[in-house]
Amino acid sequence: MELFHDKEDMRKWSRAMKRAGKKIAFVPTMGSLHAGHLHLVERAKLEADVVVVSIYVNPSQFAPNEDFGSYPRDLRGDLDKLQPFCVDAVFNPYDLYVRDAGQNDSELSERKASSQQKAVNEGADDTRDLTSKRQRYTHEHETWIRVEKLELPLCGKSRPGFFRGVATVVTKFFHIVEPDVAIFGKKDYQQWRLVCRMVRDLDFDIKIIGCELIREEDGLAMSSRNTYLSSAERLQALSISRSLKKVKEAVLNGTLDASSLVELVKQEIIHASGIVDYIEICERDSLQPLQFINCPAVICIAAWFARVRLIDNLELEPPQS
Ligand SMILES: Nc1ncnc2c1ncn2[C@@H]1O[C@H](COP(=O)(O)OP(=O)(O)OP(=O)(O)O)[C@@H](O)[C@H]1O
Ligand SMILES: CC(C)(CO)[C@@H](O)C(=O)[O-]
Ligand code: BAL
Repeated sequence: MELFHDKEDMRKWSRAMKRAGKKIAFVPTMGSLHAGHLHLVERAKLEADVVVVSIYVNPSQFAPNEDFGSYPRDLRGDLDKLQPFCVDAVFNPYDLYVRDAGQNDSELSERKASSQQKAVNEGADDTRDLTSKRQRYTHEHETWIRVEKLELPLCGKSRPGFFRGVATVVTKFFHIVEPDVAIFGKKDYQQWRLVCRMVRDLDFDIKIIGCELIREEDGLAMSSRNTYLSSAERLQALSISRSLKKVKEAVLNGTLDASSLVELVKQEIIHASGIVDYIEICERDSLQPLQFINCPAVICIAAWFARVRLIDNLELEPPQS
């Protein structure tokens, strides 16, 4: 398995693969890998000849009050988890917002050397490094991708700037890795939809695949942030998936008005001491709110359990007529 910290090395490798006639599948992640991510890797292997996984905690998608500094980072553990899956390359840039044009060569090579060393000593990020990473993207970067309507509802309301950061970094990855196929999880439903729309609108020649949401045995949607939960909070958080099961049954039994279904979820979460961020039933492509389930829909949820914000969703089918 190749490990690249430098974007030029990553691009060179991808182009060599292309020249050799290989199809490239790409799985972007923020690391701290779990079985949900590995499921995406398995899917990627079915789609292409070689698989690239990126591991990068992207500073531009975090608001200043969010968990960029404390987000779990474990490069060595992640590489161990990927090894059995015969992933071909891992792209772990130290910083994708460093301005590397128009500088003198010695400053550039010094930055590259220091960034590679830091990435190798993963975990060595200190507060000063993280603060400077956050500042660099605000000071050294001024070009952003916005998916203007899809970025607004749901997570976009409570995390302003989040989808701008995601769309921009995914675009950067697409230009660096140059994949034929890219795999995203439906756990981050709005993110997946937004990337599909961006690829369509900007004519990227990349096939986007959305993979099913993977759950723990007890129903909790797998997520790197689950590690923040205490065991008591984790039990409370099960109220989300429990409520989704109830929604599924209610729809099968003919309850189709969104407000009743939303109320059902809300009560379950509040009863478990969770704080609801949003619960919405939306049309699947546009993510516009629906009053009734009269077309393929999705119920999307975000809720806080203590300091941890979790998201989950379930696709809902309208009744057969
Ligand atoms: N449970 C899951 N099922 C399917 N895909 C998932 C799951 N968890 C994460 N993914 C997908 O893995 C990719 C990388 O996600 P990321 O590294 O942010 O992990 P995460 O578990 O979603 O982390 P976080 O807790 O920060 O939301 C995304 O496409 C995401 O949708
Ligand atoms: C797509 C992504 C890797 C962009 O940073 C991130 O938002 C994620 O892990 O879902
Ligand atoms: N899984 C999406 C990345 C984030 O929440 O920051």
